[in-house]
Amino acid sequence: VGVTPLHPLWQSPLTIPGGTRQSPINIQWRDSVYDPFLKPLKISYDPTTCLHIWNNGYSFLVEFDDSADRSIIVGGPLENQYRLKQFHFHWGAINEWGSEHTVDSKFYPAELHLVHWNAVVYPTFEEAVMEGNGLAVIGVFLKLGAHHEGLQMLVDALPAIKHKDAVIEFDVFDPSCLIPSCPDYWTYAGSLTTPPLTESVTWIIKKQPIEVDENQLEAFRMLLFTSDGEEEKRMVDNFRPLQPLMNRTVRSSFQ
Ligand SMILES: NS(=O)(=O)c1ccc2oc(=S)[nH]c2c1
Ligand SMILES: [Zn+2]
Repeated sequence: VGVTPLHPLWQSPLTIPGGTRQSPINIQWRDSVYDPFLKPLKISYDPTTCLHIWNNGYSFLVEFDDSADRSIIVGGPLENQYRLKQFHFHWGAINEWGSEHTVDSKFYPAELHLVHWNAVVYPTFEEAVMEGNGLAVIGVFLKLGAHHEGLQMLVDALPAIKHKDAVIEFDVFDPSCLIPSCPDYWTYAGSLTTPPLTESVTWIIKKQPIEVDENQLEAFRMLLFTSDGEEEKRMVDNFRPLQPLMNRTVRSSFQ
């Protein structure tokens, strides 16, 4: 048996020993199974729950006040409603790759993750992270194309959070402007794609990408993994390698 490779970014194994539902995965369109019982996903975000935007040394995150059910998703494959906690992105050094999930082995230049937790069943996000039905993450692919007005508000804030641990206040932002209008999605049982890599995520991957322009992708790439004063390392290629599908089926909400 080979030695589990260590990924330079996290100094932790790439796959969880004994992991059976790791993320990300390749979504083979023809192998996904249409499930007519999947409901439409209902998204209701309150833009005033937006708190701040910060560089956590791996991505940049926009965090929300999740102390009440003010920004939630319900329906889709979910048994309960889930509260929005944060959203963040993964991207590449060049446009040929950057997303975490792939569709028919195609990479997109970036991928948005909107992270929600099951506050109906669990008292805190930290506890939900450890439970099989604890989290629901909406994945949205970004493709190179037209300028994205809604994204530009985030892009304008990035120079202020260039370094690890930089944070600025972000008063009002409605993340639904980043979610494509087409209701179609794939869903499967998976994990966090960064440590602790726990198998607690119901993934909801939107079929339709959003379009962003080259300048907006370049703005992501000017962020740094490193703190102010350290030798600069550009924040790029912050995506986990694909993980084995193992005994899982990807369901689609569309035929
Ligand atoms: N990249 S991701 O799987 O969406 C994701 C979402 C939430 C997380 O919280 C911790 S801690 N690590 C996380 C990774
Ligand atoms: Zn992510």
